[in-house]
Amino acid sequence: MHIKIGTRSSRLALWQAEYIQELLGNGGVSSELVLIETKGDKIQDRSIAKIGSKGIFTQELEDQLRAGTIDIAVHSAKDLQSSLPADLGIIAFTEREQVNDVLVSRNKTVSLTSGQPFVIGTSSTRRVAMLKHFCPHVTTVDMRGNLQTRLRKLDEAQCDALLLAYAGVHRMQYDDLIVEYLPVQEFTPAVGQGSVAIEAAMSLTNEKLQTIRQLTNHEATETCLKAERAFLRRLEGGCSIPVFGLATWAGAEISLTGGIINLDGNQMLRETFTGTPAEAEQLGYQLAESILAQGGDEILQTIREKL
Ligand SMILES: NCc1[nH]cc(CCC(=O)O)c1CC(=O)O
Repeated sequence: MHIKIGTRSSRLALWQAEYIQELLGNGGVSSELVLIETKGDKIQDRSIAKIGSKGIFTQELEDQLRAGTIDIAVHSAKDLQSSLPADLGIIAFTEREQVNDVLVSRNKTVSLTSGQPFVIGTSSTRRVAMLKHFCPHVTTVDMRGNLQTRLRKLDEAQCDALLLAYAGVHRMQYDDLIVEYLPVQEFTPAVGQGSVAIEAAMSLTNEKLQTIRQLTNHEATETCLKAERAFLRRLEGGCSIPVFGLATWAGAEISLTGGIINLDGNQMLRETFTGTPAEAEQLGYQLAESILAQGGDEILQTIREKL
């Protein structure tokens, strides 16, 4: 068996694709990488929230899945739309890395808890809104681009620090630049953060599908992400909406915490639901209904008008 793996060509995307290649190789399955450029890679000068169209990092990969020129496409789970077209599906989620966000800086004295004002580069609406909520003394500047581009902007002093997912920073081996680990109880991460997702077309042979799943899928992560993604799907939130969600599996129970925050950061709704792993998706829908009923629907509507 030989698998063609479609991937974007940023360093993080390549790390993820090579990780999948390694997991397949451990099971004796050979594979090759097919590098694919997406609209999101071409447009670097506008924020993703402003480009607005869903799937800007996925469309070209999905075209090739359908055409059969690649067997699977590899993505950061958090960058995947919450609902996929009927002829495509996610066939595996890899074991999740530490899920929290981290503050990255060349200046070791920078700290969110110090109360000192400084400037953070980020283009994530969730991070901007949460910083306004928890750390009103810091200011943010919009900063797009891959990790290497952002670090260059940091070095050019366009900001004092970056707020990033630990997973990406660690995978790119920038751990020595981490100056603070943010607690997930406050800065709840984006849905899917830290896991790598494998997407395939329904036309993939069952033999390939089962082999790939067996070698790459992590059941606990998959179950947690089912809960988180059901929550996001019900809110119809793409990656540019400040929705957050994190499920954990402990003992016989799944616990899903999630919510929404408005762009000004002065209204945050967050709640936790627990249930059995078999109820993962239901938990996501229940949480979404509850958040919407508490005023989440109005927050969402206002956000959609502004973006
Ligand atoms: N939106 C970009 C993106 N997609 C995945 C990661 C990090 C790795 C991950 O969470 O899987 C990042 C960078 C970041 O948010 O810091």
